[in-house]
This record gives sequence, C-alpha cells and structure tokens, in this order.
Amino acid sequence: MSQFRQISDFARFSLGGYGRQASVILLLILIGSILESCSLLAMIPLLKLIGTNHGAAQSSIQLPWIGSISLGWLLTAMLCLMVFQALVSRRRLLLMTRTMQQAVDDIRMHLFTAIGYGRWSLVANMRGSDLNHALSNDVDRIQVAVFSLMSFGQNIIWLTLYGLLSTLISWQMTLFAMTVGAATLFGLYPVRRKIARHAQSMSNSLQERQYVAFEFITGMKIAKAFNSEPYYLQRLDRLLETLRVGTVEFARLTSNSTALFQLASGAAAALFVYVAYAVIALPLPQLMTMLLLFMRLAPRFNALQSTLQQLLLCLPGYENVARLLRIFTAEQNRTAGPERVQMPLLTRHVRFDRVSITHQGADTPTIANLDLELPAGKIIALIGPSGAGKSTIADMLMGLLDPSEGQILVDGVNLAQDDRQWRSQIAYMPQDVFLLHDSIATNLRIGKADASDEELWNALDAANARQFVGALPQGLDTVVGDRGSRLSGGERQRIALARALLRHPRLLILDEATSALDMDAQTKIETAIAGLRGHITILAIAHTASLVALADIIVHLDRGRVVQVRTNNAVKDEDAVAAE
Ligand SMILES: Nc1ncnc2c1ncn2[C@@H]1O[C@H](COP(=O)(O)OP(=O)(O)OP(=O)(O)O)[C@@H](O)[C@H]1O
Repeated sequence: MSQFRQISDFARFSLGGYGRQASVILLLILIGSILESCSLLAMIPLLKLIGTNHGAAQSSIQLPWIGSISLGWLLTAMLCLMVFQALVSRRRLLLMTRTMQQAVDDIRMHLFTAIGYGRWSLVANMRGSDLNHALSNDVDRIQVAVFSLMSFGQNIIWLTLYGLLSTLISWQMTLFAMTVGAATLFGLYPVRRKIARHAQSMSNSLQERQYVAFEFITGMKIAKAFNSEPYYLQRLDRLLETLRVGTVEFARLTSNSTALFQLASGAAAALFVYVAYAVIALPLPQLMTMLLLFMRLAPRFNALQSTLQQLLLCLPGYENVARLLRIFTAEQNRTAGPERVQMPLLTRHVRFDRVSITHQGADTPTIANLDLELPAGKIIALIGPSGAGKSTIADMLMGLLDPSEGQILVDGVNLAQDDRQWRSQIAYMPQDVFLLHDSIATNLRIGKADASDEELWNALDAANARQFVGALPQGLDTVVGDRGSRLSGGERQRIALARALLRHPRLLILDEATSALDMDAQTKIETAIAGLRGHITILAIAHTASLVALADIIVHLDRGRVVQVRTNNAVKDEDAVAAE
C-alpha cells in the first residue's frame, strides 16, 4: 500500500469522528499563520523606515490601504499581532491536545470493548500478551502518530501560507525555495520507505519483548522452580539488542535526512542571497524579508519529513489495532437483535442436539455428533480420560465455544440466540481458579456486585470457607495476592466456589472443583453440592470417586463420544440414554 494511502486511512481511522474539531483546529492554524505572516510582512515597512530615516523616531511611512503610519504605531501593531497570535496558538494547542486525547481514548475503549465482547474462541487462540500489547503499546503509538499527523497538517498549512506570502514579494524566489524543499522531500522517499519497513520489524520485536516479559512474570514460579530464569533473560537480552539496533538505525535514518535538509537549505540560502542580490538586485528590505521567510520555509520542509518519519514508525501500531478491531467486531457475543429472544429460565433441560466441534487447527472433531440431555435440578458428573473433551463441552454449554455442527437447546431455545443472556443464569468454577490481587470481599463480589457482607458469609459457609476466612486477621478484607498466591490451592477453590454460589445460578458448572482439596474439605464441599440438588442444575467435571458418587447422572466420555451414561447407578447403553 502506498504511504499516502496508509496515512489517509489512518487519518480517517483516528480523526474520522472528529471532523468539527479538526476543522476548528485547521482554522486556528490558518489564523495563526496569517497573523504570523502579517508580522513578517510588517518587516518590509519597518526596515524601509529604519533604513531611510535612521534615528528619526517621529518619521512615518506610507502604506497601501492604511496610509501614513509612524514607527511607534507600526511597532504597536506588530506587538498586537504577536499577542493575538500567541492567544490563537494557545487555544489551538489546547484544542489539539483535547481532541487527540479523546480520539485515542475512544480507540482504546473501542478495542477494549471489542475484545471484551468478542467471542471467547478468538481470545482462546491468541496470546494474552499480544492483546495486552495492542491495548497499551500499540494505542500509545497511535497517540504519537495522531500528534505527528496533526503536526504534518499544520506544517502543510504554514508552508502554503508562507509560499503565498513570499510570492507577493518575489515569485521567482518563492518558486526557487519551494522547488528545493519539494525536491529534497521527494528525494527522501526511499528513506521513508526504509523506515516503514523498519517500523514493522520494530513493532514485531516490541510485541515479542512484551510476550517474553509477560510469560516470565506470569510463570515466574515455574521458571524459578526449573531454574530457567537464564532462558528468559537471554531471550529478553536478544530482543533488547534487536530493538537497540533498530532504534539506532531509525536515529541514523532520521539524522541523515535532517543533515540532508540542513545541507540543502544552507546551499539554497547561499544561492538565494547571491541571485537575489547580484542577479535580480532585490531591494534590501525585500531581500531581508525573503531571507526571513526562507529561514522559516526551509525548516518546515524538514518538519514535514520528520513528522512523516515519526508517523510511519508508529503506523504498525495502528495496523495491528485496526486488524484486531476487524477480527473482534466480526465475531461478537450474540445478543439478540431487534427481534430479541427472551432466553427461558432453565426449568426442564439443556439438550445437546447432534453437536460436533473441531478446534481451530485440529484435523478431527474434539466432540462428534453428541446427543445428550442434562435434566434441570440434577447433578450430572462428566467423567472420562484426559483430553476426552469434558472442558470443551463445558465451554460450549456456556456459549463460549460454538458447535461446528448441531445446537444446544435450553428448554427448547438455541442458546446461540443470546449467549450473554444465557450466561447470566450460570456460575462457573474453572480448574485454574482466577482471583484478583484484591480483598476476599472484592473477589467474591465478582459473582454478585451488590452482595451484602451477610450474603458473602452465607456463600462462604456454603463453600465451607467461613472458618478459614474468619480466622484471617483481616477477614473479608484480606488481600489474596496475585492470582490468590497468598492462599492455599484448596482455599482458593473454596473462595471460587463461594463466588459461584453467591450468584444463585440456575446452572453451576464445576470443572474439577475439588481437585486441590484435602479429604475433609472435599467432603464438606461435596455435602454443600449435594444440598443444592433439586434447586439448581450442576454439571461437574469430576475425577474424584466421592464427587461422582453423589451425581444423579454420570456421563462417561471418551475421545469426544459418550460411551456410557449411568443413572442412579444403573448402567445403560449410550444409544438408550441419548436424548430423544
Ligand atoms: N483451543 C483449542 N485449540 C485446539 N485444540 C484444543 C483447544 N482446546 C482443547 N483442545 C483439544 O481438545 C481436546 C479436548 O480438550 P479438553 O480440554 O476438552 O479435554 P478434557 O477432557 O477437559 O481434558 P482434561 O481432563 O485433561 O482437562 C484435547 O485434545 C485438546 O488438545
């Protein structure tokens, strides 16, 4: 894609919703430039006045449209122009900052929302650090790019105005200055192309740097246990070296172009003075003013090049964010549209109707042609060897993964019609308990935001956690550490169970909920689960015999197929128990 196309796409993406503010900013830039140009133009009569009436403060000069003006009034007018220009410039800067900040916040929020409401299957197949990188570093780079874009626009306006102004004084000289600037800018296209290529590899290295640091910090315990810190340090060191080399390379390219601009403008200025003085014989006031204009024009071309370079360096951040937005907005959670379907409260059963699913990248289906009925109010144990597909079934039941074929019906309504609404009836307790680095109360209230302390204690009671939480010096206010690291595995699981129960779900999904508990705690939790029989539906992915024993229905899964279903200890063939 051409650089121009890339930049105009980015401008639409970042500032498309800010047309009104962008127009006001452009107007302020225009007014500021006109004011600056007027003070520059005023140099001509000032120099004439000083040149012809040296030492005579009372003398005046005749100006077109204005008439006779004295030195004092001329200086006062110039001062007024400068004050006005400073005010306009201040206003422009504030508006630019506010608009830029708002535009970037919108992008960050938009991405955050798209990821938050995106399909779980998308997130599950991405590296968490990459999403983190997009939300932080990439959006930060977009902010730099927006600033560069605005500065680029500002320079274009300045250049146009100065160009017009200097045409009034000498069109030949203006043409000369503009040609030198434009030719240098054009000649530096290969440098910009190099920077654009370089920016992509820098962006990849930045993403990898984030990944290595993220992976190391989140898996620090394992890294330490296996003495593998040197592996991460070496990887990080290699990446930092790549980034260092890349940054120096960028600095080399930008300093080369700045040096070239300085050289070109120096040579052009010398030639300009020579031609203006010796060939065209431009009068001194005009020559001085033109020189001043030239000195202001030349850095503008350099500024155009550097803002473009900065913009190109940051564009991969925008491209990554735009790509993620496209992916995530294409696959959002389904919440029923205008013809909103009311998901029924689970009162009869959930039925898997010829459901198959093939995970992304897999050749064979993980679950094939599954017919299964989960009656409401029952405890159903899902058992089977590792990799049989138990968690996959739980994920589909929650509407987090879509069946490749078939459907899952809640009291006859396909849950895919509004999976968010369906999830409001569910509580889930995963294998890897996730706790925030916050108090026990905050962690519990993820289940029910407005729960009173009494409700929290009741839920802890039901999860057999009241005793250990009550014994903590800070009780409910105890901070559990990063991912609950200050609690034992069993304590974490009981907090997670209490959180699930606090929600008063109609369906409770337990993914190996008692795997980290001792016999005593296991028995207590299992008693709590048994007490819920008939009130809510429970699907328990179970490995322990005692949890399996209290189930009403035991579904045995192997390689994605139901091989056996036992009801009240009576063994039936798969065919006989498959849902009608
Ligand atoms: N996101 C995914 N992408 C590709 N394959 C996956 C994905 N998630 C699971 N699988 C594969 O699907 C199969 C079933 O996995 P699943 O986690 O459902 O098994 P499980 O019965 O819950 O195993 P365990 O008892 O060990 O937790 C496995 O072979 C696994 O490798």
